[in-house]
Amino acid sequence: MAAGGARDNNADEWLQELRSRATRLLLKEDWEGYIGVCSRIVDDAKADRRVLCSALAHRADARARLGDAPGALADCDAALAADPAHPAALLAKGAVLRGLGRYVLAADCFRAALLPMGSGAAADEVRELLGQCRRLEAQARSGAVDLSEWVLAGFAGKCPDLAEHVGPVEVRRSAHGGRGVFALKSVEAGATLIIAKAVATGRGVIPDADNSGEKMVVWKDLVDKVLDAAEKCPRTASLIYALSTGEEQQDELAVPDMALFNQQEPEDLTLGASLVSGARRREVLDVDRILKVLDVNCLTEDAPSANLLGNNGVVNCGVGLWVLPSFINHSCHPNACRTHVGDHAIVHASREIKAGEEITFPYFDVLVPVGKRQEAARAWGFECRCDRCRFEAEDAILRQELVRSENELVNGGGDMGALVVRLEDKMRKSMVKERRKAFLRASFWSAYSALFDNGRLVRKWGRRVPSESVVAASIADAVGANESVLRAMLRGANDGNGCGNRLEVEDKVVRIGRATYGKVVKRQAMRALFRLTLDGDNSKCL
Ligand SMILES: C[S@@+](CC[C@H](N)C(=O)[O-])C[C@H]1O[C@@H](n2cnc3c(N)ncnc32)[C@H](O)[C@@H]1O
Repeated sequence: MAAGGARDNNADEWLQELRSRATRLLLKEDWEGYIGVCSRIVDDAKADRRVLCSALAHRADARARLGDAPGALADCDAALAADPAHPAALLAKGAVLRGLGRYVLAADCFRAALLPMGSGAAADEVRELLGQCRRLEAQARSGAVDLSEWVLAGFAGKCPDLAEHVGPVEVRRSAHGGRGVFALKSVEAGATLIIAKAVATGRGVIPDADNSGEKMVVWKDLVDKVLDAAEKCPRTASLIYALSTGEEQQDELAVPDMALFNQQEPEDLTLGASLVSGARRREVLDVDRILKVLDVNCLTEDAPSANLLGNNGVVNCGVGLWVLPSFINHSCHPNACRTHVGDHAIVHASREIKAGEEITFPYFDVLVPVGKRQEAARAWGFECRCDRCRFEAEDAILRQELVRSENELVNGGGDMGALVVRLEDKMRKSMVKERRKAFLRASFWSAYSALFDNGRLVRKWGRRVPSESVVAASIADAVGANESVLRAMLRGANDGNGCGNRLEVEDKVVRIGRATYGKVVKRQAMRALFRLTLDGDNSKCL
């Protein structure tokens, strides 16, 4: 009896010592160390269900913090097998499932954890989590996002949490080569098409844009995080392997089943299989292939049209991998653009899209002449053969004028009003149709902008140049809206120099605003965005 008592005392002391060690590691946020100590408690406490379950729940929490969702879920399930009502295990499992976008399952866990809680601050917190799950679940289904409060609060605090959403789109074989994303129904400008959470992002503050050393640090950080995510989760690895390495024959690229991107709830049978097996067996990664995939598919957060909402605090260099948006091809007259909010990329229509049309966004600035765009496309490893490029590179009548204007732009310095007037005259004489006119105005946008920025030049050329808002509206219709075009539209409307009466102009401004930022804010917040757009110099820190 005495020997047994001494052994119990020793065991208690040993457990106490492990707990103190765990607390010290917790305070230091040394999660690896904390997991190690929790594992020793789990090994030693097999007979004591209470100690075992709480050590498993704590280890789950630490694993989730390190991005090991499968490991965390396995721990929660082990704890709940021993005690199905264990509150900490239910809360930890709810948090992991919420992070995985399994809102219905997460809500079930939070509801079960709430049962014995009654009232009080802790119960209120769990109720708040339940409410978040309901809101995110509804948003995942509808794609409806409302960032108004955040925008009106001056982007203060954490950016709003979003759920992933797959709108009316499908991956199919594309005429551009390989696969592309297509609209399944007609949508208006501003409609949300996809909301995707990054597999990982790399971010940094780079004072000097030419500093390639600092950019490499951000890139390396991204690569490490992507490899880590793929290693921990077989589903993530299989999503990455579905992307192009840039080395395949275009017609060899398999078209993925859309079910791969839709996380079905609650009857998603793959959840247990893919996640739990990952906890036991880490993936053996094809690192070389993943590096090639990253080269071809990574997107930057400074996408045209994403400067305001997408400016993640003080970060000015953000790069990441968003899987479904990576299937979207480039066009020089794109119909979609993306906005980045936290780790989520929202892809929305930047002009009207018809059912069956391919969805495209710009990989680079498309408000430049064809020569510059072709250079940028080559840097991406492809020849752009979109209608706009073909028209601008091949039109026999306009070609000479375009080459001359492009040279003048490159050399700079001249009277940009003269260039614009010559181009407008040539287009009028050659009876260039509205859409093609808009293509050319977009190509020489910097000349138009320089002219509109200079009151003296505007007065000099008077009625021989179209108004700023007429040019902006035509570009927005043909090439899609973006912040630079919106700014011109707003300036034109403020000067009373709009295209149409006051109401028509206001309506156009709101339409182009929605097409630029997506339908993510209500009118009042849209006005706040307009003010920022007007002041904006694209390097604004919000
Ligand atoms: C991010 S991926 C887009 C999805 C890709 N088409 C696929 O099947 O996986 C980028 C690659 O798609 C191809 N691509 C994108 N836009 C293109 C275009 N307008 N013309 C030709 N190829 C394009 C290029 O090979 C480019 O490197």
